[in-house]
Amino acid sequence: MTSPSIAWFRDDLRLADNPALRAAIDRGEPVIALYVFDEESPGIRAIGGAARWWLHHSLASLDERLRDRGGALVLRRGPAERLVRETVTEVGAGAVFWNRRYGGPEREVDSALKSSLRADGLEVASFAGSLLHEPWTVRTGGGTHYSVFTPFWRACLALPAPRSPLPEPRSILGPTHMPPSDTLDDWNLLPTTPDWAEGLRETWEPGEPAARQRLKDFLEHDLPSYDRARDEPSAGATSLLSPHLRWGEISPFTVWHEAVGVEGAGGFLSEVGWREFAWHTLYHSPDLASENLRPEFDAFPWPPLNPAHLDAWQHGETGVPLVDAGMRELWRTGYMHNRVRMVVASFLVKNLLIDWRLGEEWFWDTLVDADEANNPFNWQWVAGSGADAAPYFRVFNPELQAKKFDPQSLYISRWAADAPTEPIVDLGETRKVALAAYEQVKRAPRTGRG
Ligand SMILES: Cc1cc2nc3c(=O)[nH]c(=O)nc-3n(C[C@H](O)[C@H](O)[C@H](O)COP(=O)(O)OP(=O)(O)OC[C@H]3O[C@@H](n4cnc5c(N)ncnc54)[C@H](O)[C@@H]3O)c2cc1C
Repeated sequence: MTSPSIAWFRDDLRLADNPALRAAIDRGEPVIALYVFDEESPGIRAIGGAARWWLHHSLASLDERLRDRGGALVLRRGPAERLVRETVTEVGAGAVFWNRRYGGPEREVDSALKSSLRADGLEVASFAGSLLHEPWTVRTGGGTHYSVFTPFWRACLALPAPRSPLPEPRSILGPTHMPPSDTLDDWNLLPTTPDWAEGLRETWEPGEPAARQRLKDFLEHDLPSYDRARDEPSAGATSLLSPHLRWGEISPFTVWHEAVGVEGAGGFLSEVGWREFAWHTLYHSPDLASENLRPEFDAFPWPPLNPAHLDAWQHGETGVPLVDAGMRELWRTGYMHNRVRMVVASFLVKNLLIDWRLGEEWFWDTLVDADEANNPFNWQWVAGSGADAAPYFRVFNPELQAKKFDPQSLYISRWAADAPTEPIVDLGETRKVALAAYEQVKRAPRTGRG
């Protein structure tokens, strides 16, 4: 009588450097690879449209790779705690393994399952697969967590080096009888009426092999110009690894070890460090997407929402060329260059005086790399309410930013050649209004939430 091992896949849709999968294989019993599409557990944030598109293709790729090695993916949709337990019973599993998640609601699901499965006598183990350093291991001298990036990253670099990535399994012992599985099509993750995903299909190839290739190409061709050109949206100098990292198609350990020995990789790796910092911040402040990290920003006097302004911003119709180019790139491809993300976010929050949470929600729905930590963390960074945030008075001027980072208008003419040219607001006037509103924040009590 066998007692299969369940490798529960979550934001780690890969075979290489997947410690949970490795543990399941090493246990020597048949392996059930399980993915649960959970939008029902309390507090879990349903993923956005672009993310659903990515997830569909990434799961299809993972299933194919598992099948090539003798396994297959079992798909279930619903609350994870119930479905994992049901799967355990159905297959008579003796062990469940997973790589850790760091969002608050996810941690609650995982720890409840860990306790109940262990109480039933199962072997259960969780592993570090998504972050280079576990959030509870990076501590200030006083035992607290860091709220400023530079000392945080210095502390990370002083820790023992991240572990080496694990090799990809060559074969997987599947069960004799596969338990029933949903099909991906059952989940309707792809847009149909209308099918707006053409630009995503043109731009991206989800899945682990494409992620590995992207890292290789970046290190070979783009890394030398990264520090110089990473802020120029038309230069193609950044790695474009963010959706692959978001879905765990490649692990940060693999990225780290392949890049760390390459000359000039420090700047790139410190961006990977910002990803760590955002996730550690979420771990310590699970309400990152809804609450200002700095509570004094609760006093910010947001004016009543102007829906026409929000709509113009979302659809790249503001008449401000760099903003419209960015928002159109996002709509078409599910991605926007980092410099432009900062500019469009600053424009929304400080020129249109629209609450950062509405911008965060739009990005959540439209970005293929949208994740629970990086998205709200960066919105709060731009809004001034976040950890180690840009000072509020630093209002990005989209015209000066365009002159500096897109001097030949290559990016603007690619994405916003036919955009309106009359700005919907006066940049100088709205900046003054925003700075005046900020006076109320300055008068509010300053105590940290994070
Ligand atoms: C308002 C706003 C919202 C954002 N939302 C997200 C999001 O939902 N998901 C997301 O992955 N990134 C987000 N970012 C961060 C950043 O814009 C993207 O990670 C980056 O543009 C991805 O491109 P790349 O992979 O070519 O980056 P590279 O420059 O090649 O960087 C390598 C990796 O480092 C990480 N990284 C880079 N910059 C940051 C950063 N500022 N914060 C955290 N991690 C970073 C990413 O994982 C990235 O893939 C946001 C930034 C802003 C200003």
